[in-house]
Amino acid sequence: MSTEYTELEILYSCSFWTNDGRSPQEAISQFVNVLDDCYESNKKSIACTENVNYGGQFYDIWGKDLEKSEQIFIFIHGGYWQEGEKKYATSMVKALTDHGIPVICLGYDLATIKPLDLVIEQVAIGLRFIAQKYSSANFTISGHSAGAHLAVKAICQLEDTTRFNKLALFSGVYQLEELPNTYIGKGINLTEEMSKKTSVTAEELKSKFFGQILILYGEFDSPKLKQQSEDLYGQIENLGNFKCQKMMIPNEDHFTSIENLRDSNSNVSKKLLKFLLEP
Ligand SMILES: N[C@@H](CC(=O)c1ccccc1NC=O)C(=O)O
Repeated sequence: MSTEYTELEILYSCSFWTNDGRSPQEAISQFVNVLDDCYESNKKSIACTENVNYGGQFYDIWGKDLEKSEQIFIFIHGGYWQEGEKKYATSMVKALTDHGIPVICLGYDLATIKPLDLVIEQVAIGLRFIAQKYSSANFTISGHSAGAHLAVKAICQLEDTTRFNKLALFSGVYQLEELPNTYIGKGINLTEEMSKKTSVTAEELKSKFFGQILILYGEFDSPKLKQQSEDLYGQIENLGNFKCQKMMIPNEDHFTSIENLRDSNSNVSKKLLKFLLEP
């Protein structure tokens, strides 16, 4: 383990925690390679409209019969708001489009070029745009890691969330107050004030969102992220009238849980499909 990192930074560093002892570098390179392969093979077999413009950014939409779709899945990639791209967010596309659910992979400006609250606002602009464009659909908003955070915060910015009826959150980070003095926070100039403003509260979610929530994390996810998922679930559960479930996915880490969405028979895919297909 590198001595360049503080104890707190290590607890938040997803790639330091793996299910098979592979190194942080190996975890990241495996993730990038698997997701690259997914993207290339999806491109060969699944209809896709790439780079639809919204609010200064772009999304890709995978699947057919988009206008007639009753349900569309929107996925927001992770990378601690400073790395990643929508191309690395297509592992679930095959399983979902096989079940007739189109997938939107939403790109967004990284918080290295604008403050995090404006990134959240941009994602909210994307959600409004998509709701207007696919007017017969309901939506599941989903995200991984920092993308799960953006999913929750963006939905809280919407005026009308009626058609956004499911949230599927993979290994999210929801409380940002500890991040300003870490390499993660410094990478996006996260001030104390911004970290407070952009942290998730169960109360704001409850005041805006009325659907079902699935909170997932890997058995080998980083300790801080596991705790944050448990805490969010606990807070929501205490609020009562929410349909919220959580699942610790056995044997998976922060990266393999997303990689294994490419296999429709994996635990994580089966759980996601059940959540999407049940009323
Ligand atoms: N520098 C981070 C990268 C990371 O956490 C990450 C990379 C890709 C997708 C999601 C990630 N985590 C949260 O957004 C790490 O290696 O721990």
